Amino acid sequence: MYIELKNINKSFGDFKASDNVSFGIEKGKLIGLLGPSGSGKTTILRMLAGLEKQDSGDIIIDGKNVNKLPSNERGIGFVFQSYALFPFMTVYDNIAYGLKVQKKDKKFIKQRVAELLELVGLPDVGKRYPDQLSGGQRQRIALARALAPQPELLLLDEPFAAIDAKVRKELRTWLRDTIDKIGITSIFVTHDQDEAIEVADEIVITNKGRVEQISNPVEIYLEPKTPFVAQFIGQSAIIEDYSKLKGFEVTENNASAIIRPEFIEINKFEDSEYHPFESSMEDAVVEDVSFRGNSFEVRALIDNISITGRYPLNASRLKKGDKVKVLIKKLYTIDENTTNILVNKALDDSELYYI
Ligand SMILES: Nc1ncnc2c1ncn2[C@@H]1O[C@H](COP(=O)(O)OP(=O)(O)OP(=O)(O)O)[C@@H](O)[C@H]1O
Repeated sequence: MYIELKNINKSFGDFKASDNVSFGIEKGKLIGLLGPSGSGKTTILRMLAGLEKQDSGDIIIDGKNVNKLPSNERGIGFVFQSYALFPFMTVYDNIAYGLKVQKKDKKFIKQRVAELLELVGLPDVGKRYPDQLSGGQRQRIALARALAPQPELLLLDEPFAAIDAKVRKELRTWLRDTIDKIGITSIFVTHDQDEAIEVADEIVITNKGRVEQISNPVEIYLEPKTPFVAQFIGQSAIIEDYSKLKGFEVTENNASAIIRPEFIEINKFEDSEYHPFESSMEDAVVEDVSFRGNSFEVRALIDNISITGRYPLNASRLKKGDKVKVLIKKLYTIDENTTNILVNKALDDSELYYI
């Protein structure tokens, strides 16, 4: 592993911001640190960068323990959420700043700045000041500035949080491509799961200072290892007692479960229609319908259990108060520390249905 955090603990007074955090990163990978606000993501970045000192535990970069190494000797580039550019310096001088500190010669600096402006796709803005750039352009320049001294590790703390949704999406793709081009090991902090899923090779999920799971985005989604991850990822409905649902038997002490929109099928049958699993469906009443571009999102009540699912555009329209039939194909059971997938018994026993 290129970067290793081993049993890191950090408290601020009584508050434990990092609770025995351990994970490793392979060289050249882009890691997403994803978790709710206050879960300790920024604290991890700051300790890696040497801006904060852990109470215990080790940070290893490229086989070397950096616990005692000051921030400026760790070979790390930083991009923050707020525009960290110096407002009174031109773009050129902003990018050149780290190189001047390193006392590189003028010719080298000129060439390196031109190269970086080209890399971030803004070759002609060198003479401008930061306030003459859009928010997205400023963050591109912030990345160029962080990369100028050729760091070994790039840390990005919610770099696109202050940028509007459409540009943010473009910047994500751009960032992924740019990082791939230079092959730098990077850690990206976000609380936006779409952003993490789109950008990261691997995602580290944080909660209350602890690491809940480290996996690639697909695994995080399909195989959540803890109840927290199962709830946090995707649009999940939490059910207190799934024993009341058709097709599920409670197998553990706890009867709570999580249902994701893609686990259910919402049907509105005309009298004559036949569906092989109709007898395994729950009766529900539509509470809310919202258009989501390629489908409708429908919230419905099964007794007093609220679930959310998708409904195709080409099916007959649904509205609040409509009676529907809901097939729950599977759910995640949640016990104290684990989650398991439970498939509806009717579907599991049948050869007709592919989940
Ligand atoms: N210097 C500090 N002094 C006291 N408490 C701090 C300090 N730095 C962080 N904390 C606390 O530690 C907790 C974790 O903060 P951190 O910034 O790491 O979380 P985060 O997951 O990055 O959150 P966000 O997404 O809101 O930035 C928070 O409750 C925060 O208030």
